[in-house]
Amino acid sequence: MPQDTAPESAPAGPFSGFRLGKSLVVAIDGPSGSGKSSVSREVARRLRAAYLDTGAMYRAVTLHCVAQGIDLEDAAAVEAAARGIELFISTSPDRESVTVGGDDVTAAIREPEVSAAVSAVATTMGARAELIRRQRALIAGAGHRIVAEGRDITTVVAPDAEVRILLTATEEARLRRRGDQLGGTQTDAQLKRQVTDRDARDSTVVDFHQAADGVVTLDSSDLDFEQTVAAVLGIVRTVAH
Ligand SMILES: Nc1ncnc2c1ncn2[C@@H]1O[C@H](COP(=O)(O)OP(=O)(O)OP(=O)(O)O)[C@@H](O)[C@H]1O
Ligand SMILES: Nc1ccn([C@H]2C[C@H](O)[C@@H](COP(=O)(O)O)O2)c(=O)n1
Repeated sequence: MPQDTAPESAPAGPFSGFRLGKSLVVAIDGPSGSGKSSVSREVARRLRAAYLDTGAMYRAVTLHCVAQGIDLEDAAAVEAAARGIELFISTSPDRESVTVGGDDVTAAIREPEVSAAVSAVATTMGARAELIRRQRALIAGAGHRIVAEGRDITTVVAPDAEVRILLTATEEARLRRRGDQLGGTQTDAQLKRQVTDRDARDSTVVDFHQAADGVVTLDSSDLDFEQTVAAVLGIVRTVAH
């Protein structure tokens, strides 16, 4: 699977001790709106590491199924779609790009219709197995120097990661953040469907509310974005050195 990774020429940051050779997989899980994607991308930049948004892969399979007229409740068909999909995802933290069959779906996978449907794919175990296999290959392809985030990275995809973090925030904070992110366009009921209800369905197949043994919990409810990035980098410094 093709990919593009963090440029060799990125400026040196405060983590040059991690720079070369040594494996540094930072696995970050958490519920919707906890800040996984935005925080992980920025942490990857500062570590000069690659970045993998595994949720984007579930979204791409969902969009593909809908476009192909595949019934999302037909587990065998969804699994076959996940196995057959020609999926490319950029692992550069500076370039957000997802293509399916060569078509750019970077924006389309963020549409509300995909957010509403994606749990059907995420709860299809055969599709999960295939995407987990691809995620492990992407992590290896990035030279095991990567920040990977999702729901099961600390427990299933990369349980041996050097750093494993569960990024949490109260439901109130997560709903507020998602509302702000969407420019105040969503009603309370719409936000609840996109955050709380989706988490409830997703958590029937994977636990991203309780930290597994050895996973560090970071509660960002009372932290702003920059403080959360700094806290993650502090955990990396403590755990991986
Ligand atoms: N500590 C923070 N304080 C305030 N806002 C934050 C914080 N962390 C992230 N945000 C903002 O909250 C919004 C949601 O963050 P993000 O999309 O990264 O969450 P997520 O956990 O990846 O959600 P999902 O799993 O649903 O994709 C973004 O606008 C982000 O900038
Ligand atoms: N490792 C993962 C990543 C994501 N999912 C599911 C859960 C979400 O409903 C969906 C989209 O993720 P998001 O872009 O909102 O982070 O994919 C999962 O089950 N496991």
